[in-house]
Amino acid sequence: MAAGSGSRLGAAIPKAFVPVAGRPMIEWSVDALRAAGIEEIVVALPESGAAPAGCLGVRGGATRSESVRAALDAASGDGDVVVHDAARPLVEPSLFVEVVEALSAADCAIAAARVTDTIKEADGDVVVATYDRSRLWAVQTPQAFRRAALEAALNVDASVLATATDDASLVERAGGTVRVVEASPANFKVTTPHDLRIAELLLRAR
Ligand SMILES: Nc1ccn([C@@H]2O[C@H](COP(=O)(O)OP(=O)(O)OP(=O)(O)O)[C@@H](O)[C@H]2O)c(=O)n1
Ligand SMILES: C[C@](O)(CO)[C@H](O)COP(=O)(O)O
Repeated sequence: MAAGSGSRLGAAIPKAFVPVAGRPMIEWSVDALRAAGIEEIVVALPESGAAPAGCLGVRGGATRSESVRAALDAASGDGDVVVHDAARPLVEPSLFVEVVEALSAADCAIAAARVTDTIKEADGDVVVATYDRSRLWAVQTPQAFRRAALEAALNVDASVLATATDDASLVERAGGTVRVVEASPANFKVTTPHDLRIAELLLRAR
């Protein structure tokens, strides 16, 4: 998924094409997908971007779910599908393999890191709940799906799709089984300028 503008990053070009450690951000994820042996790579693109060599590019949509739908429609075959954010350039190839393997007992398997902060819910600035973090996960991509499960999950009202911040939540909503694969917090999403500085340092150190 590379079709987002990156409004929170605030760069002059779409986030997936912002240089990180000397290369467009998306190239790091494409390398990892190839190293993991993923057979076909479809990239949901913004208006102004081109797909990396060897990848099929499709125009993404205004929302994440629309971009996923466009890429899925362009992907051939009926095999398992992995969705990944171009905004996670630190992903390790082994994580793609792990989420696909976890599909043997699920409709969907998601990478996620254990929550290390205490998480509270507030109404305005008044705390109304404190959660048991031993049961909480900070969700990432890659997320692997049985193709039919993702297709069915995306076949819902546009208003539901517009508010889904990840694709696995649509499978949950449809009653499918979603399994967690523990991942490193190093697979963070580049969202802010601070994230970009950290990604730059870590990728240059590789
Ligand atoms: N319509 C969209 C929105 C997001 N994405 C992709 O989904 C990933 C995660 O989204 P996020 O980090 O929120 O990216 P942006 O939407 O670009 O960021 P922002 O919300 O700050 O504008 C990114 O790789 C982004 O390119 C996409 O393909 N299509
Ligand atoms: C799918 C995702 O990467 C899981 O963490 C994330 O929700 C997508 O990014 P956004 O910032 O919510 O658009």
